[in-house]
Amino acid sequence: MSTSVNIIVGSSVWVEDPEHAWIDGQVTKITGKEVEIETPDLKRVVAKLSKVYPKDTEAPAGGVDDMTKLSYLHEPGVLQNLRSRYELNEIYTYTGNILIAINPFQKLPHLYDNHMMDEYKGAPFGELSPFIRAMIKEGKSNSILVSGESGAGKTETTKTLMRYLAYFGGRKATEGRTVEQQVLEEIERYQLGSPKSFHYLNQSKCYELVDVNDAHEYLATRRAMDIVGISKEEQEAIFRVTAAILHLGNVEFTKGKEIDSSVLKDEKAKFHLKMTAELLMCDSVGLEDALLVEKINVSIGHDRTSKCLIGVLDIYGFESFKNNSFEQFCINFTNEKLQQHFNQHVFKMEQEEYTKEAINWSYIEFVDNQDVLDLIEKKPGGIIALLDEACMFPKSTHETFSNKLY
Ligand SMILES: Nc1ncnc2c1ncn2[C@@H]1O[C@H](COP(=O)(O)OP(=O)(O)OP(=O)(O)O)[C@@H](O)[C@H]1O
Repeated sequence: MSTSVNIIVGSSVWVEDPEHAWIDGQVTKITGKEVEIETPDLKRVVAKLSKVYPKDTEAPAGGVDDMTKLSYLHEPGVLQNLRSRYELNEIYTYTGNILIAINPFQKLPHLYDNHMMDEYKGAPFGELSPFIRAMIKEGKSNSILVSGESGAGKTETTKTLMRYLAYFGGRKATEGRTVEQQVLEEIERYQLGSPKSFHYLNQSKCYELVDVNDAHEYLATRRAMDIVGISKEEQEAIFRVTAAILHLGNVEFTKGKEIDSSVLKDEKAKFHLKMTAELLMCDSVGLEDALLVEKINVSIGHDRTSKCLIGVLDIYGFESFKNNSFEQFCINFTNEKLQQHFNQHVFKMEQEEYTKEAINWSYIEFVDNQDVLDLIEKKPGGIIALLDEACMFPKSTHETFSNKLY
């Protein structure tokens, strides 16, 4: 991205830095297409004039809540704004009607409590977010797409969204249905010991997170189940199945006397198998029918006759491992497609808005990933088309295919 602003000696600017991504400084000299910058710690940096970006010295210290309010919408400006807000635990920032969330890696309860939800619920009509306004006024359905890299916080954000939608359109919890007295910790009933003793829980060797109290999370889940109207019996079934899966993970087999046979490894394996069987003493088909989706739809006020709806999509995030499977390739491709959609949507829409309001603007450049998309999806030479073609031939011709690819 760049904005055409005159950079002169004395200008405050941003310049790329291998360690910190961007550092700021003041221009001390311009020679042809090169510029010399002095940073606050008196370091001198030389860069191409085309690679330095103006810094808004009057930007508020705490950042702005909507990036369209920034004087310069370039990468360092955007990152600096997000950083200033993040330092104040302000993890949400608008860019027009897109909301950027930055993973706080810690609980920020004040952001999600009932008081905050009430503030949004009671917001005057004009201040409601655009998608809700369109829904109420024009009867339009809506989709909320939650995207970002793996670990960016999509699932947590989706949970927050669902909690808000449930609060906004949901039912009140039934009186006297708290669970605290019944909980202590059920651990015994399901024969659950420490997480360290369960194969499915001990792989990461991480059993505790700072600021996360598992007992509290468990109670919160139980309470949430109460609120959405999942009965005690159904909750019991859910936890029996969960516990059964944990026990099942500890059932180990070893080679039997007969060829190709196997037997339970030891007494421990027998115990876990017995527990699994005990816990699963229920009609699995009936249980599946009773599980979650239907209950949640009812509780968040899902009305089958409604002409409009809000869809929330939580997708897998972009990741790049040393070796990437075909599945990861598809995930990354989807994320590239979304990035393209985002670019088109944000920049085109913003620029149309500027034109409409007769605001003097300069064209915003952005990294266009169309080449990547073409490489993957273009016909006939794209990777997917080549894969398709290769799949139609017998195995021996696969070598020809890999030659074509590389
Ligand atoms: N709003 C938040 N508040 C507190 N912690 C968060 C928040 N968002 C994310 N986290 C932390 O970051 C971790 C990863 O987040 P999350 O599972 O939502 O990522 P994701 O984008 O869905 O990843 P993936 O694409 O791999 O599924 C969470 O387990 C949690 O510890």
